[in-house]
Amino acid sequence: MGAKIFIDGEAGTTGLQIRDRLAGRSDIEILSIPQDKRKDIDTRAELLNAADVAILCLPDDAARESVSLISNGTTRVIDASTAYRVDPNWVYGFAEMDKGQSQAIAEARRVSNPGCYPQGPIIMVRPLIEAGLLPPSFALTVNAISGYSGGGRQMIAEYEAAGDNASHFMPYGLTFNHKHVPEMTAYTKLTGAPLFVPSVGDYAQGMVTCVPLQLGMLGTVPTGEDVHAAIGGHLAGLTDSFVSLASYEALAKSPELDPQRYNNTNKMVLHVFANDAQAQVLLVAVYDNLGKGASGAAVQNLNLMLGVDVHTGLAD
Ligand SMILES: NC(=O)C1=CN([C@@H]2O[C@H](COP(=O)(O)OP(=O)(O)OC[C@H]3O[C@@H](n4cnc5c(N)ncnc54)[C@H](OP(=O)(O)O)[C@@H]3O)[C@@H](O)[C@H]2O)C=CC1
Ligand SMILES: CC(=O)N[C@@H](CCC(=O)OP(=O)(O)O)C(=O)O
Repeated sequence: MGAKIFIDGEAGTTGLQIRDRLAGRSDIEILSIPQDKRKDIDTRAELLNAADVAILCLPDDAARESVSLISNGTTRVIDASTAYRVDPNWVYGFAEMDKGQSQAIAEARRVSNPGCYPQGPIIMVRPLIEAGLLPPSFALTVNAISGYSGGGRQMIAEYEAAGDNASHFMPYGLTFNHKHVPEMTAYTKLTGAPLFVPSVGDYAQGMVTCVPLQLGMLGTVPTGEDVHAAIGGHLAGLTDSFVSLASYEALAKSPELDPQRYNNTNKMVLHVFANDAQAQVLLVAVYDNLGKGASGAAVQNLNLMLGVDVHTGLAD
């Protein structure tokens, strides 16, 4: 018998994607909930407690409720929501964030799957702060675009209904307290919140996160190559990483930054661009908000927790 997996919220955008990725795996038995019982608390409680691993693909409040329904002391949890991402009792499920993170995830009973937007900024900025190239107090900005599937079933329905009338590019979160800011701040190791401007585009899936760095005010100004080397050094220390770094692109003209480029994979590709004379660097991460940003990361975490090859079930 395979490990018993219950996906609470299996009919939603992230839940369906995880189901697809796990289909056909002989090491896993999916505990499925009848459609008419998917919000029934007793049926959910029964399946949550019967599972070896429960993957929660629910709004935050429902995810908290699911966790409270687990009474057996054995069911392990991967939560895709924002509910526990900066909770010290949970392990942050971004394996490439740190050398020891895969091991911490493999051993954890409670894993919070990372937010889609924060993953790019975290993996690009954290190594710079750790290397002393940026101070933790740096006034960071993050600009990003996501496909509309990032907004779940409701936003998908809205964009599909709008057709040609849908907005092509829409910045949002303009009070700058988007739900991803706490985890972005904590895991980049910044002391203050970055100014985060997300936007949604008129396409379904895929994202680009950009971190522009104005470095002129620093006492010691790192070059673009210094920045590239620090990020590359961090990635080189990882095993089983799905994140790669493109070659250094000073003053580049036409790189491959299409947000849809890595759709349906678990890949993330990082780029560093620079103009050293102006002390300016731009960090860019390209990945799939539904892949590495959500369901891919969840399956990566599940594989680590089950002790199977981390690439199993992932198109990388
Ligand atoms: N889409 C994305 O790119 C990403 C999403 N996430 C996170 O993953 C989680 C799921 O998001 P997503 O899949 O996009 O959202 P969806 O809205 O597509 O899916 C959520 C699912 O949960 C169901 N649901 C809601 N309340 C309950 C409940 N009380 N009991 C059982 N089921 C319930 C919904 O049913 P119904 O529709 O009938 O209400 C729906 O099927 C969220 O926390 C989201 O923030 C994380 C990273 C990226
Ligand atoms: C385009 C869009 O609306 N994106 C979502 C983020 C995706 C998401 O649901 O993120 P987490 O569950 O990982 O926090 C938003 O900004 O709320």
